[in-house]
Amino acid sequence: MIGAIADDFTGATDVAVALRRRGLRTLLYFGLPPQGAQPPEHDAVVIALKTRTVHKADAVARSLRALRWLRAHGAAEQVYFKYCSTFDSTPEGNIGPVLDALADALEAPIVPMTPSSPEHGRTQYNGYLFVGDVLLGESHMRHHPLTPMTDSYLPRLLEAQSAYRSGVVTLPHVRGQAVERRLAELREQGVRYAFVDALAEEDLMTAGRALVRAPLVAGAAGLAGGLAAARAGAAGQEETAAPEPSGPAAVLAGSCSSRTLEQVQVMIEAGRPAHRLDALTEQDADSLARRALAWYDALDARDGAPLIYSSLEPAKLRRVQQALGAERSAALLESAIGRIARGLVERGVTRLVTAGGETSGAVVSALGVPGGVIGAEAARGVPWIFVPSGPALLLKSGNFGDPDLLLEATR
Ligand SMILES: Nc1ncnc2c1ncn2[C@@H]1O[C@H](COP(=O)(O)OP(=O)(O)OP(=O)(O)O)[C@@H](O)[C@H]1O
Ligand SMILES: O=C(O)[C@@H](O)C(=O)CO
Repeated sequence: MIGAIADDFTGATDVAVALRRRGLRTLLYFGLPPQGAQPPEHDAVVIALKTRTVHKADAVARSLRALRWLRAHGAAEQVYFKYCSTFDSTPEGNIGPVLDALADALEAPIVPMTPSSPEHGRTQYNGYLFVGDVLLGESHMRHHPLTPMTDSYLPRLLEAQSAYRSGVVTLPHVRGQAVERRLAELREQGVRYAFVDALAEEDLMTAGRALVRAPLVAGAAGLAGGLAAARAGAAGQEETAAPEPSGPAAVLAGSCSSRTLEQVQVMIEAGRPAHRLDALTEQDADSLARRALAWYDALDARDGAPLIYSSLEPAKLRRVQQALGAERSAALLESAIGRIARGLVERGVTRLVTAGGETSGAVVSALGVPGGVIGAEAARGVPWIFVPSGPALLLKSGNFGDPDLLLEATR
């Protein structure tokens, strides 16, 4: 049984659908599962945490609690720590501190990992992470509001956050079926974290087959898919038909990633009602939320599903952050968006689309949703989540989906 711990909510849905696609019956929990939960039959459990940008001691404590739950429920035969395919982390962590704690707790001698996710244009070569055809540190990720990424060499990024050394399993090792041999070599050299090069899905499948017995593996959803395929049978199983939701829809966008900015623009250009949350003019979450909900109440349903967003392009974002501080402005907007989500659900919204991992975490927490069942994918890695009571949720990673995803998902 695979037990996955994800450091944000969109990442959790991404890894849950990667496991499910390969035929593993996968449960998704937002936060620690409720006491006394009687889970249905399953092959994998994903616990979504919001630990990417919290204080590192808090991130470690929450991740260890999730590990204890997985162990107590027989779901820790192999643990997968899901971090972002763009290695989103602050200089303090939290990928390193969380991995150190999980690796120690599981007594994992070496932890193989890769953020490579070729289907989303993330690839790892010689330990360097590429986003499309540029290095991570030269990609749009250098402008991220909370986790700007300016370096691209993964071992250096992780060593700066961790007590242990990092190394690389290069592409010739992967393609020469020598992953296990290379891991043994790295172990002898005192390396604990091994970044596995992968340029294509097939590399992740090869790595997955070589790593099925590793107690702790980490990375983006791609390698989890490789492990799931190795468990489910060589080519994996075809996914079963998944349900699609219906009813009144709304989009809440807090991601400032370049793809979300395009998706927001497409919605606006299509004539959808759009309301921007302006942290500079209103610095109180309750007032921001009340104003947005009053705007929503005045809408004509015939205009289509609305968009409420705080997403800003880098130069404007910098101005807000300089005026209010990055953490404070993010917390203000996340709190406002959480309140707005509650208000929209009270007003009958049954399909809620959120853009951004932190933003999605804020919405799910505000709605008090314990977890859900994975439905159809609106885009690769972006499935609808059906929750026990409440709206169907589409938690979209900042950079995922075609430019018309937000528009099309809310038709
Ligand atoms: N106008 C703004 N000013 C300051 N901060 C903002 C603004 N709009 C959004 N933010 C903050 O930026 C952060 C964006 O992070 P979020 O995780 O939601 O998106 P993302 O990183 O693009 O998505 P993902 O993690 O899925 O890749 C949030 O904390 C959000 O509140
Ligand atoms: O890996 C990714 O890019 C996403 O699943 C993610 O973590 C978004 O926050």
